[in-house]
Amino acid sequence: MDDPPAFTTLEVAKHSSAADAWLIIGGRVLNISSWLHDHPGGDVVLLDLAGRDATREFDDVGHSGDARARLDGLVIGEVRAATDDELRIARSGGAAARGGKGGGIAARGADLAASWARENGDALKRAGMWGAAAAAVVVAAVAVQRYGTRSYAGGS
Ligand code: HEM
Repeated sequence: MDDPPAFTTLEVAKHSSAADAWLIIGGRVLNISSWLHDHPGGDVVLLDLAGRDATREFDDVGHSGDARARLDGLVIGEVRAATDDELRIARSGGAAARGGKGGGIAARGADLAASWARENGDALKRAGMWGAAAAAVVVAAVAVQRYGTRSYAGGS
């Protein structure tokens, strides 16, 4: 038999809207979009968790055997670990990582690094400007001392 489809948490994270909502429960990936409005616990809790692992929340509620049977019918595959390449793309802030809550964390890390570099660049530029201004003041002072006063004295 073929292996069931396997999705990374990065992939699952892209499915976090009502029209396209996935959940991970117990290592299995569920597509809940067609059913979430029928959930006896309401669609809000499910939408809050869409795109993420909801195993703990599902277990905490103490769902019945009925609920577990219903869950089985929504399974579309399993979770697999992301490869190094996939993590690299997510960390570099690729569009793939921006899709959802979970995957966005990696992208946010990259964004933070980029903005740190931007701010640091500005600070360095500012330091450079102040350095140039300070040097100009020193040159002006020396110039006044050497030539300014002499020409003044010479002129009178
Ligand atoms: C796809 C996964 C889920 C299925 C198939 C499912 C199914 C059900 C079913 C059949 C019930 C009725 C009571 C029972 O039979 O246990 C129920 C109740 C409930 N579910 Fe879920 N559920 C799922 C995920 C979740 C998640 C992730 C939460 C998050 C907190 C949640 C929160 C609740 C709550 C709070 C109730 C109680 C509603 C009440 O009795 O007032 N469910 N669920």
